[in-house]
Amino acid sequence: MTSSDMEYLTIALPKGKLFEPSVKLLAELGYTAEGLSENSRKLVIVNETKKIKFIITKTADLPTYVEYGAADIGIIGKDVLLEEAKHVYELVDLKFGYCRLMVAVPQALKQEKFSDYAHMRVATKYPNIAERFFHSMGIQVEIIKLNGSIELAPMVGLAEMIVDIVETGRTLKENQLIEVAQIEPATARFIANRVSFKMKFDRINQLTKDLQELVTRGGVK
Ligand SMILES: Nc1ncnc2c1ncn2[C@@H]1O[C@H](COP(=O)(O)OP(=O)(O)OP(=O)(O)O)[C@@H](O)[C@H]1O
Ligand SMILES: O=P(O)(O)OC[C@H]1O[C@H](OP(=O)(O)OP(=O)(O)O)[C@H](O)[C@@H]1O
Repeated sequence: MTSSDMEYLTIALPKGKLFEPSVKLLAELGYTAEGLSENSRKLVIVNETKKIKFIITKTADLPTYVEYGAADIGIIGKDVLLEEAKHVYELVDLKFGYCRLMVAVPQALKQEKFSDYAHMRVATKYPNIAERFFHSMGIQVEIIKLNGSIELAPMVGLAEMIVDIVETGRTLKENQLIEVAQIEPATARFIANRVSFKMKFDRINQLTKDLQELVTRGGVK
């Protein structure tokens, strides 16, 4: 780490659904920067007074920035952490961004036993999670990696099943899919680079404690 790296605390935030609640949570603890908003196109935003640098990443790439130390800390969904399986410390469950990973199929393809799904094609944005899940069930399937609109795949015959996240259940319902297995629930997590955690222990440990306390009090109202 250079002395300039040591001077700043670099915080990675993901674009998308978790951005706004993450900014609000950090702002509550005084971690702010002018121009840090969803509408900005800037990818690095610095608060010189507080020596904080925010970097804005694509959701799936965030753990990579933290693993390599391009960011000291970050906020990301547990679903992405499970999929990317990077070597980072997971410090606080921030309790927002709740969703769950599950398996769904069109009503017409629902099977009696889970083992009857063997050899089907599974469309997903989470190929590693899907692979691990079906492997743990002792079922061999073909995983097809997609980048979004996963529910479309069974409707057009690309796959028979999907592994995706569900929040309200509305997308499943509107596309005539039913959940047939739960994999894991997911919420936003506060993570840290392993070297940064030691080198910038005081700052990261303080923020960890403050976040934990804020979450225990019920988060940002
Ligand atoms: N209904 C939901 N849909 C998607 N993500 C949700 C939902 N509820 C909570 N989340 C959480 O928000 C995170 C970010 O979701 P978002 O849709 O912004 O992802 P993304 O991969 O950046 O999307 P895109 O591929 O459209 O850029 C998810 O990884 C998950 O942890
Ligand atoms: O249960 P619901 O409340 O309907 O939410 C779940 C949907 O939201 C996510 O998609 P997203 O909006 O992120 O778009 P994507 O398909 O492009 O990833 C997810 O992949 C589901 O499609």
